[in-house]
Amino acid sequence: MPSRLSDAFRAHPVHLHHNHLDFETVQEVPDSHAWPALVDYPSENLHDAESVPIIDLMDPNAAKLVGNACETWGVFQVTNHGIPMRLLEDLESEGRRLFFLPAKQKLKAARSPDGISGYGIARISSFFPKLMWSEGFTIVGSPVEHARQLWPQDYIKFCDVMEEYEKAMKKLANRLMWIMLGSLGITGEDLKWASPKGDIKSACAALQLNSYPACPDPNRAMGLAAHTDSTLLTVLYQNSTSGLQVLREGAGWVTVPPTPGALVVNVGDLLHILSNGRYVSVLHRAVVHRTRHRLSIAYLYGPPTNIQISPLSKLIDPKHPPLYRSVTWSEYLGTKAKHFNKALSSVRLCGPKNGFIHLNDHSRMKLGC
Ligand SMILES: O=C(O)CCC(=O)C(=O)O
Ligand SMILES: [Fe+2]
Repeated sequence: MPSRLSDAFRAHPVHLHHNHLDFETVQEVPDSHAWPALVDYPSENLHDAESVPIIDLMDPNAAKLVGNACETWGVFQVTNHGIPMRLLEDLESEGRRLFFLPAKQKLKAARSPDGISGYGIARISSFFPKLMWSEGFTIVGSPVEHARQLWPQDYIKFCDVMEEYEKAMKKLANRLMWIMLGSLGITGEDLKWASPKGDIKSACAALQLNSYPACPDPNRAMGLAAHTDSTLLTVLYQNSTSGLQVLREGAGWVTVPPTPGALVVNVGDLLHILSNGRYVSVLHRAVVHRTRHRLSIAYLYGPPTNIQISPLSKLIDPKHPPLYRSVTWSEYLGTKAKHFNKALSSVRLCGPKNGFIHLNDHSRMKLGC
């Protein structure tokens, strides 16, 4: 069983038709990238109560608010998270420097067919007949090799910024995970592989840089199709152009507005499993803009890839039987590579009952394709 994240991905390759569109020069959306109009879950006029919560981590009530947000939305934004503004600005400018390189240069750092790191189209593209209006760069482990292909003389700043950000993210993601678990009454005793004191050696993670070029016809293009993350949790930095939308039952697609200095946190499939369905693994997507380029950087945080993840025993009782069987992250990535948005239901033991809501039964949902 692979124990490194890069090996876990290598064990489950997804087949991508490589058709690199040069977004710089294209004047209209070609058929290869034309999606049916995005009208699947039209957003109604939302009330204030229906916007994604913004939580100040210094608020004495933060843990309660986080727990609430995870149960109702599966996503929230955090402020006062301790990541310096200077680091976020460097992150954005290095991301822009990468994606604004000529297409030919970026392709020098292309992801290999069985690899995870490097430049390329979204991994989930293989599940859709149309291509997405985005490009990505994935970092697992050291970015040096690929960065050197992009900037043979000038790769150090990029690597330093990415490495500093990953280090800061690992601490923040661990802290957030314990706030999320803490509001369910879970302590270090209940989860031996993870320590609330921040034993960050045990976690696995990837950094995913996403670029969404301005698009001549945004209603017919899809930046990143609807999906849930296979992680425990994801921390997302987005620049000042909106595009991230989350699906809220009864309300449709809700935009997560860019908020200066804030980071978006969403529950992933593995935390949904650990919480025995209490926390929603939120379905989300990215739409594109007619005139503005959008950049987002997702820190995808998970457990060691060979640890069994199952509903925590403290959350199980006769009224709340375990909803999922146990899986390792590595095995789950394989399930996801095969079943995509039906992966969670494929490891489910019993149908939603006993008051558990249906928010994670995405197999019922039309995904806009
Ligand atoms: O760009 C975004 O806002 C979403 C990115 C995302 O969902 C991902 O990288 O998994
Ligand atoms: Fe995502």
